[in-house]
Amino acid sequence: MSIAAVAAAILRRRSTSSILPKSASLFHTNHQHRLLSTTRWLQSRTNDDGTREPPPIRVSFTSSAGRGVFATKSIQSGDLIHTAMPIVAHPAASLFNEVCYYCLRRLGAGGDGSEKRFCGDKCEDSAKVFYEVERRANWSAFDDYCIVQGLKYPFLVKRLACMVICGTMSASSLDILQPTTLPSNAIPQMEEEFELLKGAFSNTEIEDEYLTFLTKQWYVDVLARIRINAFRIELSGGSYTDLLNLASASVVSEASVGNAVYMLPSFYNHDCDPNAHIIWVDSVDAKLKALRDIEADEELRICYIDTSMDRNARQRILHQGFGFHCNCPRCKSDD
Ligand SMILES: C[S@@+](CC[C@H](N)C(=O)[O-])C[C@H]1O[C@@H](n2cnc3c(N)ncnc32)[C@H](O)[C@@H]1O
Repeated sequence: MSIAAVAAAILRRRSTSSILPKSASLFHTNHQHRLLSTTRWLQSRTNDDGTREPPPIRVSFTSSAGRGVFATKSIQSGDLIHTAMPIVAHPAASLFNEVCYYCLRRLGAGGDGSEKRFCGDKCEDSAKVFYEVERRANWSAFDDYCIVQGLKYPFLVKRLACMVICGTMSASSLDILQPTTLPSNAIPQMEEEFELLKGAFSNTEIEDEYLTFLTKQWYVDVLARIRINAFRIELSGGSYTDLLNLASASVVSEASVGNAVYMLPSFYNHDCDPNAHIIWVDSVDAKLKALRDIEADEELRICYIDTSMDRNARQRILHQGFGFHCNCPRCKSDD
């Protein structure tokens, strides 16, 4: 699948099932913004001479791991393959007031004592419409429940719901991503989360027509996709040395500033000896970089976990966290 085809699939889904608010001014959307927010995921590369070109990748089927990302031409070790902006992102619960609501950059001291949620005007402008929707609702019961239960992904669903209500995102925007198989004992808890999410919008004067997408099925379907496609965001800042460790979507690291779901990065399969990695420098915008020389048509794979563990530990964590038995060459060779 070419990148353009992925974009077209997203646009097709949007045009058939997106909710287009009609009246209330807060929920007015503008088509240009919607299209921009789709194409912004597919960022081109800027060369040293300032010229731009599409990223050297395509999404195609692999022989044993579903869809994957392949190089369309040779890529050199250390090259930036492409950048990616999130579909949806949310700060870690412990950092709600310490990182930017939109880009997850650390916020500086407020100075005037006022509550600061954005690192600057650009982020505030980008998030304004869904931030307003979020502010109308009463999140205390939902937030408390998630914090007490140690849940992080429902916050991404909360953010996505606000984006759908105001029209900046389609309710089906994650449908193209692979879902995980949910254990049946996970469903009752999700139903409880859903009731709290829906309850947050009561007394908000948001008209019912904007909330029709908000069903239990939608909640469960979205969470099933977020569970295997969300990345923990760990910002490297200026002092970043161990690129490979920070490239993993680690399930144990303490350094996360939040979580996010991306489009193209979600198609990268895992390898315990990866040839590419995903990093974050100072914000939620991701960089995909080559870890070694890559030939045209070679599959690009990143690492989802800490690869210093032995084979059994890696297999166990990948199965528990992502629901698959790793078939990478390193695992096959029993290393
Ligand atoms: C984030 S998705 C990657 C894209 C996915 N292949 C697709 O078609 O959308 C993760 C899923 O890809 C598959 N996968 C990724 N790496 C794999 C590996 N090393 N061995 C087997 N399956 C893998 C598993 O089904 C896993 O749950």
